[in-house]
Order: sequence, then structure tokens, then C-alpha cells
Amino acid sequence: MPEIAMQLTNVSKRIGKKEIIKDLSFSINRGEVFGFIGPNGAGKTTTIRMMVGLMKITEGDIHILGKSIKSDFKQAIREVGAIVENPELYPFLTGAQNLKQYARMIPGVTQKDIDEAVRLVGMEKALNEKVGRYSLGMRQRIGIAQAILHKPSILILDEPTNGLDPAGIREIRQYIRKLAAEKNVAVIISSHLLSEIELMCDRIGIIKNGELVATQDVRENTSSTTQTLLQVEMEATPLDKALEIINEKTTAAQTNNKITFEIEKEHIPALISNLVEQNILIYEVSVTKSTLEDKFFDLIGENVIG
Ligand SMILES: Nc1ncnc2c1ncn2[C@@H]1O[C@H](COP(=O)(O)OP(=O)(O)OP(=O)(O)O)[C@@H](O)[C@H]1O
Repeated sequence: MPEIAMQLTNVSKRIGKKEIIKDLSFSINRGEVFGFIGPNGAGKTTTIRMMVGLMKITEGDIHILGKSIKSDFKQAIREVGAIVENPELYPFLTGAQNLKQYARMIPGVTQKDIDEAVRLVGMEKALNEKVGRYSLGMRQRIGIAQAILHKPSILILDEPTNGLDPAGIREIRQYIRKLAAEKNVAVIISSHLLSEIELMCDRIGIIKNGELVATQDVRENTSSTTQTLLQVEMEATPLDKALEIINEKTTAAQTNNKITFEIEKEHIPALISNLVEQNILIYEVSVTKSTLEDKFFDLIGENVIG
């Protein structure tokens, strides 16, 4: 049984008369990377601020390893590491000096803990350079190292990929996955760009207008049995004839000379050879996976993918 790291139960937030978060309930397991996705203004930051105790919960509760953030705040928050705004770092100090300085404020943190955090975010090499010379991605990684110095069970990152280039995003992804796998940390990452964090996450929760619209297992979607959209550009062939030729029960749609088949990946070779055997001229074959983005788009009903 996976251990629940964080449980939100009917969490609502009202500011004045405005209901910003509406009855949010979901849980995140240890060792899991959970993407919290939604368009700008959906309520991600508000939810995260409640998760880390920066904002009061109007109704409902959040439990961290079983401890209520409302009634047992100290015990609960001990298990949380977070970067809610940009990590606060001194640009004129080195990465190592920044971490030492920060560690001084946390009782019980040793040099060994610092070294371990540095290893986990892969910052050993640049540790003695001034932070002012770091790339944004490197700063993020030092920020993550800071946030995990006290060995929390949950790491919460609000929009960690904001402003990062693809290489920076790839690096963050790598270290976040490592943290979840090696340290059994539950990682919660918010973003309005699904494409940027899809590959980091085991599961995503989609929020819109303060409500959780859906949660979706990301792994499920990449399994080999997933239906694939196969677009074939061929000489003009009526759809029903094409379907007869390929001898497969599939859903298909036609636009001009292009037919898009929805089939399982393992059936693609047979489909193509059947067409070729019937002397149908094929000009182009391309695969568009039935991606999470399609699902996301269906759920949100607007393009917030970036
Ligand atoms: N203090 C406040 N008073 C009134 N309304 C607020 C307050 N804070 C946030 N809101 C509103 O609550 C909604 C959710 O905001 P929030 O910042 O949580 O969204 P978000 O999903 O994090 O968006 P973004 O990606 O833009 O940061 C928005 O409509 C925002 O205007």
C-alpha cells in the first residue's frame, strides 16, 4: 500500500465573497511526483499557499503524514519543503556559502545533510561559483537543495519551470525524479504548461476555476496498449474501402487524401502492409500519440498548454 504523504479533504478558500478554491479533495503518495496543472488564475498558488501554511484554509483540512496543518501545524510543516516564490539566494555568495548560511537557520542540519542535498540536485561541480553567475536552472537546483536540507517527506514547487529553457527543464526533471525514487519524497509541482512537466510526473491533477476537474495517471497514458493516432497520406481512396483493405476494426476519419486511424501500436505494421499489398500509393505515414494534451484540452475546453 502506498503511504499517503498529503491528503486534502474538502478544502475551500473564500476571500471576501469570492470562492477561490471549491471543495478540493485529493491525496499524494510518498515517492510520487504529482503535477498540479491549470490555467493562470485557476487557484494553484492559493492551494499551495494553504498546503504550506502561508494562507488559512476556510473550510476542510490538509493532513501531512496524518498530521493536520490546522491543529498540528508544527508537526505537519516539519515534513514539508517548498519553493513558493523564487528561491531567496545571495548572488554575491557561492552556492556552498548560500547553503551553509541557510542551514544555520535550521536546527540539526549537518554538513553531511548539505552534501547529500547537493548530490541529489547534481550541483557538486558549480558549488564554489558565485550564485550571481548561475543560470536560472542552477539557481532553482540550489533552491531545491535548500528546501530538502531538513529531509522533508514532501517537496512543493510552485511553477519551477517558469523561465527555464528546455535544457534547464530537463535537468530539473532528472533531479526531481531522483528525489522521488531515492528518498521516497512526494513531489508536488504546479504549472500552467502541461508539456513542460508531463514527463516529470507520475500523476497530474487538473484544476480549473478553483475546482479539481480530473486526476490522471501519466504512466497509464504511455503504456504500450495506448491507442495511437496514425495519419496516412495516400492516393485518393474512399474511407470505407480503406477500412476494408486494412481489415481492422478501427475508428477512422478522412480529410482529403489523409486518413487518420486510431489503432493500437502493434497493429500498425499489418495496416501498412495491407495497404501496400492492395497497391495503394502511400505518400506519408505519421504517428500522433493520443497524448495527455488532447485529454487536457478536452477537460479544460481551452488551450492553456502553451
Ligand atoms: N488575496 C486575494 N484576493 C482576492 N482574490 C485573489 C487573491 N489571491 C488570489 N485571488 C484570485 O484567486 C484566483 C486564483 O489565483 P491563484 O494565484 O491561486 O491562481 P494560479 O492558478 O496560481 O494562477 P497563476 O498561474 O497565474 O499563478 C484568481 O482569480 C485570483 O485573482
